[in-house]
Amino acid sequence: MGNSTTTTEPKIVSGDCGYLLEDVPHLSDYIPDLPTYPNPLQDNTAYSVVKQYFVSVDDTVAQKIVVQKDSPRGTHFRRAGPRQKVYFESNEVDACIVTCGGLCPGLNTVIREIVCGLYHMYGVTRVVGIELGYKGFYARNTIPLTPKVVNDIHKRGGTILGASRGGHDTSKIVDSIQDRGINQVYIIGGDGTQKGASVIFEEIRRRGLKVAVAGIPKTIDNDIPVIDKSFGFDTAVEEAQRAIKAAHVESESVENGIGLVKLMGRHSGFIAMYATLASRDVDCCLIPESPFYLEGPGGMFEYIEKRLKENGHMVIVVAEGAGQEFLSENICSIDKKQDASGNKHLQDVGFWISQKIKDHFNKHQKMNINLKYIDPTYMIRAIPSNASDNEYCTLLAHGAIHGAMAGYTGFTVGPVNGRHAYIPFHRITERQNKVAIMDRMWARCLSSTNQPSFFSPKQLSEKKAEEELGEN
Ligand SMILES: Nc1ncnc2c1ncn2[C@@H]1O[C@H](COP(=O)(O)OP(=O)(O)O)[C@@H](O)[C@H]1O
Ligand SMILES: O=P(O)(O)OC[C@H]1O[C@](O)(COP(=O)(O)O)[C@@H](O)[C@@H]1O
Ligand SMILES: [Mg+2]
Repeated sequence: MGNSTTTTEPKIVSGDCGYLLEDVPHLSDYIPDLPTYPNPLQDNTAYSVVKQYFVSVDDTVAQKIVVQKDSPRGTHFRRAGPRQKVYFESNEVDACIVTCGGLCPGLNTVIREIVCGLYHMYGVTRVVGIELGYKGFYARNTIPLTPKVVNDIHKRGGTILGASRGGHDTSKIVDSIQDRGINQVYIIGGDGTQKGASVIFEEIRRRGLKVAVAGIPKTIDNDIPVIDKSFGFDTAVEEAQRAIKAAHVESESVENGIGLVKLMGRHSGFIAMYATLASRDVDCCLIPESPFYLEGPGGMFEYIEKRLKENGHMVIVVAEGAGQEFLSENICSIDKKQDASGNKHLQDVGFWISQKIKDHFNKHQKMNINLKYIDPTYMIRAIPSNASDNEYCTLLAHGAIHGAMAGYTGFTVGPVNGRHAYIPFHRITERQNKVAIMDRMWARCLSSTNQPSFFSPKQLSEKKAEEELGEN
């Protein structure tokens, strides 16, 4: 990768009573005397009726909203939204959109809303799509995008632009941006993509280009920190219900039936946890954050036997990243390979656990079990987004457009406690969001399934200390 070496210092502004603003870069930070223009939205018939449409330049969004009387005011992010003054004239803008990483419901909606938002709100007519992710910048032609071209795309799953892993070459990408005269870059993708966007921004700044770089966070795993939730997540959880329902029907229709469903979630078990909570038919949910074991007292086998004796059937949901430590130990042909982006390939925990359960009950001839393994992996992410995700995607797209037009750059847009904000890239990429197993949500999940926690009291207190350390 041809990455630049310098990185922009975080822009931290402090105020009274422990107030901190973690601000995002602005084009005027490195280009002096940039002209500004009145925001064309003020003459837009749809928007000019709103009483206070423009966001005050001083508005910020608090990261922590549960506070006590003496708490410091804490970290804030710049509020997203349209500004009175913009740094681009409408006919000056040449925008591009790229989608990277794995698929996620709502990608097409975000693309549609960026194109239509730029066109209808700011009168921008030149928008192109970059094909097949980052490498498309230097290996493919662009696709012209107009409101007409994108009109119906939100009804389709996937991304009309295509996506890819790997292929991030910073110099080649920025050369292509420069050669094509692009001055607004909209980058839709997960943690890897946002890391890539951050280095693109650094290189653009180093070259002193008037190019705004806006990131829109995407991943069905919901593992992006700071933001409330990533788009497509709700749709994926909803779709997962169909697999869980099937597992339930199959298991309750036979003697000692076990329905096992594997759901996506590489490092975080959000999909599995929320799908379990939503369904109420699940008896055990296994996620990467919470270790489990099979044999012996308090283990999975003991629980399965108990549950089958009590209820005659059971449903298990397992996140794909759960129990990987057993698989690398036990499977001799360990596939250590990574994908093109450097993400480790995972072993099939669903298949492994199915075999283990079958072997255990066959070997000990304890009971004749009837196990059905359902793996809906790609089905939950290759679908169009549901209504609430569509609405969410629109707000993300608009937030990104308003930010870029206002001259902000090097930011990811997303809701923080329900208010959309501009978040510096490093805050999004420095860690992954994980299910906190000491939090109430995981406790709710455990209480809905009634499964064992698989922790001894000593392990529990160690885990608590670990999570507290991670929060600070
Ligand atoms: N550390 C990094 N620096 C620059 N580019 C990266 C980095 N990590 C990933 N990328 C690029 O981001 C794109 C998407 O990353 P990937 O991990 O596959 O998906 P996601 O963005 O959904 O996490 C790929 O093209 C990859 O090359
Ligand atoms: O698309 P691939 O390469 O098969 O990867 C599958 C992975 O993509 C995901 O759906 C999401 O990953 P990203 O958000 O990082 O793209 C994971 O849940 C899953 O492990
Ligand atoms: Mg990722």
